Amino acid sequence: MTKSGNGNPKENAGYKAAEYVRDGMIVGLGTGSTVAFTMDRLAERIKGGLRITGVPTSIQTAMKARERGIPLASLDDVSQIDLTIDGADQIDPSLMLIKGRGAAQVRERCVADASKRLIIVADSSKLCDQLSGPVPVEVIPFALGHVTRKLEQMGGVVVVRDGVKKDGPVLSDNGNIILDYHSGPIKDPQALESEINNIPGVVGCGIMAEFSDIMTVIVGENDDCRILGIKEE
Ligand SMILES: O=C(CO)[C@H](O)[C@H](O)COP(=O)(O)O
Repeated sequence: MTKSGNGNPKENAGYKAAEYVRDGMIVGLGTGSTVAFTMDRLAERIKGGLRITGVPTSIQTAMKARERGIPLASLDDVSQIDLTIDGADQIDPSLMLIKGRGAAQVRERCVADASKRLIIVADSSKLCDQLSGPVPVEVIPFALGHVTRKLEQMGGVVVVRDGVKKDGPVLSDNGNIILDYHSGPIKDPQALESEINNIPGVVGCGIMAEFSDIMTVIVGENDDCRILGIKEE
């Protein structure tokens, strides 16, 4: 456990992750409210002389980074990312994840895949014994009906995600539709990830089962953080 103690688990996790960022690093910037705390801390450190380049995983994160004065590059501009800090919606004991409540899982996967190391920041409500979904699935609009039928044939329930601030479906930053696939408890996350991602018309789902070997999870509690996975800084 590491003491920080401000009573906000997401803030504790987000702030702790910023300590792993070193001068000169290219840093993948994930999406969500927990990573926003990391960006707050990075902005403070940049004012104190830290030099980094951020690679944002969403338009929302790019906007937040610019507001905070964090220099940015696109994924096209970098050959490798030193460290990515991102959030998650569910984390199982083998550090397999479900991501994508922010509809950013496709870009998040690209940035994670380009990274030497991945830090996941979350509060303890995200830890679970078994992943259970819903699994966000980004689908090209042309294939909406096809993908929906395929997922239903796999036995789950498909819900087109509605916009909170707009009428109609949520569109991802890539202009695609987001479905939430309610699968129930997921016995084999890797198998389900492959099965969903192999449906023609699917751009990417939110199960991320393949990053545990480069991953550290920082779990924020009220007064401290727990570190799971790779420990060295
Ligand atoms: O996967 C994500 C966005 O696509 C987020 O990282 C995830 O939803 C966690 O968000 P928060 O930190 O706000 O709980």
